[in-house]
Amino acid sequence: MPTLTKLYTMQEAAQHNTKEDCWVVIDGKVYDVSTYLDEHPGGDDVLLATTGKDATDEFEDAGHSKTAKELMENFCIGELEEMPSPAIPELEIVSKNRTKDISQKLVNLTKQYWVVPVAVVGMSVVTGFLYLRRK
Ligand code: HEM
Repeated sequence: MPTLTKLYTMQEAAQHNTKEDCWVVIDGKVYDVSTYLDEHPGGDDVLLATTGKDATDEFEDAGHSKTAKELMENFCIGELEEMPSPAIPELEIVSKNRTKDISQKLVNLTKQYWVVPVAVVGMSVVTGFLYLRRK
């Protein structure tokens, strides 16, 4: 039978940051450790210090035993909700910059090669002048 997993945002989990009401997020799962704070061998302060952020690294760094990992399942209340990827806004910024780059390059080229159109116009004027004089 499928089980329903409750989803929480990090913002929601971060609000539970007191000794009476403490949630920690480890490896995408949300744990309510309020009743375990006083019993935690690592102390309650370390747990309270990790509220509002992903505590996976801190949990792994402490080198928890298999028993600790089994015990933590008792406190699991749900999972962390995936946030939408920021990839699309980033792409927009890149494309805007690219358009800017191209127009800037055109301006630079025009500045660099202004002699070419001036020479063409000059030669046309001289040719026209000579042509008219021959008539
Ligand atoms: C539901 C979450 C957690 C449970 C059930 C839990 C449980 C335990 C247990 C049973 C121990 C004793 C050693 C062992 O068996 O590995 C322990 C030690 C420890 N824990 Fe946790 N822990 C949790 C989360 C955390 C987090 C998030 C941190 C770090 C921010 C942390 C830091 C520590 C430290 C530093 C020790 C070592 C204490 C010592 O050896 O002096 N724990 N924990």
